[in-house]
Amino acid sequence: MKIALLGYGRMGKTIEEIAEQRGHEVVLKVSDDIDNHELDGSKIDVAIDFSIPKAAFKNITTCFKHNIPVVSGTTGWLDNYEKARKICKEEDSAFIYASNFSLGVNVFFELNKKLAGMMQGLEDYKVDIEEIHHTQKLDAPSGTAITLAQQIIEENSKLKGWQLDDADEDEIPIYAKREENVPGTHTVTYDSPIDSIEIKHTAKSRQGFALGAVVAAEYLKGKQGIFTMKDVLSELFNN
Ligand SMILES: NC(=O)C1=CN([C@@H]2O[C@H](COP(=O)(O)OP(=O)(O)OC[C@H]3O[C@@H](n4cnc5c(N)ncnc54)[C@H](OP(=O)(O)O)[C@@H]3O)[C@@H](O)[C@H]2O)C=CC1
Ligand SMILES: O=C(O)C1=N[C@H](C(=O)O)C[C@H](O)C1
Repeated sequence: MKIALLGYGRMGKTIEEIAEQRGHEVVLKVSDDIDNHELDGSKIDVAIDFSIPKAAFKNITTCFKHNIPVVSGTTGWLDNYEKARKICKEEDSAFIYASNFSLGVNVFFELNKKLAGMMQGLEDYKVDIEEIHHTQKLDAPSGTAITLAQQIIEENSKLKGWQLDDADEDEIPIYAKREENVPGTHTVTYDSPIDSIEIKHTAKSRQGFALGAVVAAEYLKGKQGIFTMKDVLSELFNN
């Protein structure tokens, strides 16, 4: 597969490593305005975007307009997600966005949904989310933490939203901490006066995120439409 990397930072470099190990070729690396680069859909099978929040939407939609499917892991741009989906459909392209591509976190997402469903009637427990990342992270809270919060809200009609730090009774507080060299740690805690229940995912490196993104690109090649990591993993599990 011929891959274009949109964003050649911590994740872009890790993805390059894993993609080449899996026999793919990185044919383009973009670290500035995508308009500075020639995009030839006949020479690029998939673009993988791990750039910055303010560039992701333009990167993704420009690729759609050049008939290049996109796997995007960039977080902090989701206010434009629906617009990106619309353009993908208009251009008959293909798209996967995931706040977290790692297999372990996608298992954690399923665990989170299940636990949220079990806890919804237990009103003595108050839920919160903590995420810890490296000090270079531009956005807060993490996209993964937002996904976790959205999953809990879908399972609990008494919860209406989430807030960074202090939250109202009907909101989930998300605490975002920044520490040197932390790839990504997420903890969901249900706390009551009697006891506390928590589930936690700790990434040890960026390998899991990068492998998941490359596997998603392999899944997306040659397809049309909008998919999720759930589609990718169901194909993986069914094989
Ligand atoms: N979904 C997932 O599984 C994961 C998602 N992420 C997300 O991926 C994103 C990138 O993370 P990370 O690699 O650590 O960040 P980095 O800052 O290391 O890399 C981002 C890169 O994007 C470059 N860049 C700046 N402007 C543009 C542009 N217009 N087009 C393309 N690239 C550009 C930056 O260049 P310069 O430094 O010169 O500005 C930088 O090299 C973040 O949003 C993060 O949250 C991270 C890990 C996993
Ligand atoms: O910026 C990071 O590093 C990460 N960002 C993603 C997020 O915002 O959830 C995924 C992972 O936690 C690492």
